[in-house]
Amino acid sequence: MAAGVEGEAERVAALLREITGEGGFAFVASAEKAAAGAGDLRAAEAAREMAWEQLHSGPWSEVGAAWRDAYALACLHVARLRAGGDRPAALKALDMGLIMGGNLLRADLEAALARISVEPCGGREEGAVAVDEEDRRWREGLDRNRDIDDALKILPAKSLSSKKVERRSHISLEEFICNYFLRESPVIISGAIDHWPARTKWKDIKYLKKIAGDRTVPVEVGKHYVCSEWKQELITFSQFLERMWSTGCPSNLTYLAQHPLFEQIKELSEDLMVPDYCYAGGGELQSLNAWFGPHGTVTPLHHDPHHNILAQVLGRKYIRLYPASISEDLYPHTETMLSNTSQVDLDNMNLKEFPRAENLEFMDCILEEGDLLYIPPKWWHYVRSLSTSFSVSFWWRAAVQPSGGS
Ligand SMILES: O=C(O)CCC(=O)C(=O)O
Ligand SMILES: [Fe+2]
Repeated sequence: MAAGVEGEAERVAALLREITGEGGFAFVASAEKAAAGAGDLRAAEAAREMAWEQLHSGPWSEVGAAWRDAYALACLHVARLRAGGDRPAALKALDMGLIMGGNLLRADLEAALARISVEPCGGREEGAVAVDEEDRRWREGLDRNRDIDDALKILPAKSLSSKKVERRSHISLEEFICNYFLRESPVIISGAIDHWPARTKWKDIKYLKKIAGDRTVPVEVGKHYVCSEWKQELITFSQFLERMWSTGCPSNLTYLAQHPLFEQIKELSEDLMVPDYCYAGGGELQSLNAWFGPHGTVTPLHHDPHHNILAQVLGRKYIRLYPASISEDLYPHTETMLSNTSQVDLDNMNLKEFPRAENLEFMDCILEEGDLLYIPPKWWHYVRSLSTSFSVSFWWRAAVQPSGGS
């Protein structure tokens, strides 16, 4: 049994038996050295490196599940051997294990995190702004209004057939099902999440920093994910907030996007609740994702396979929706990876190249703080933040599929 690792001896032993093939023997030898006696940190780091290489050896879908668990095991070893002297490195190892590792040792990673998270690192980022100044910038970011006009100006060609998404206040589940879910018709529902602790707690930057400041999170950097200079990085939540204060150019825009943050940081998940509307169709919640960023983040026009309730917890966003039925006129990318994304750039529309995209029927809205937006499956959506914004998406698959759009 790996000494000091909380995983059941048998689970770990079975995992190590599974790690065969190329690189397997060296990994097992290093993992065992890391686990033995006083534990060998260099061996733990070497094992982590070997597993990391395996995770990046081909498309994610082809990475063997055992190597993901092996990566988590190596992260646990590194964290245990680092915990005394280098707490930030230990914390980062555990977060990386949660983000990139498999499920086998998830409970062990969480238990180790719970122990280590008790005292904060406290170290401020180099060049970090003073607490009061940070607070001021945070509030300013949230209150920002002027981009609403800009966004509406940038977005072209007011189509004759454009209309506003219908806005309702806290309707019953029954009404949601009959009038929107079954008809596959978008709707904004206000007043349904006023009771979430997140609505007040997350307004306080000190609270967010206390809970998540030292945690490593994946972020997207660049104008948006279709741009060539776009990249992903892993940084601490505090570093992410620092970038939010510094008013960078669009190529440096940093967006904590489509990340299951609430599975990673359990305390934050206690601040929200799954809206009842997500039980429409008797289905199953597929994923709960955080979308947190400064004003000016753009998620380009795309569609997703699931029903979606997008909850606007902080700030506001401009959202444009096109029905699923007009997909061909939005010129989806042809590569498989981007086939749910339109080639039409709504911020810079090229009508010569994409003539059918002109004058298409769409709906749009400004999603205000405290609103929920229902986006039916396969509906195209473009999203631009108009202030610092924190949204949470709830995707679910219905057991009963609606019969068709209205
Ligand atoms: O808020 C965003 O930037 C995009 C949200 C989105 O695409 C979704 O919830 O599916
Ligand atoms: Fe989406």
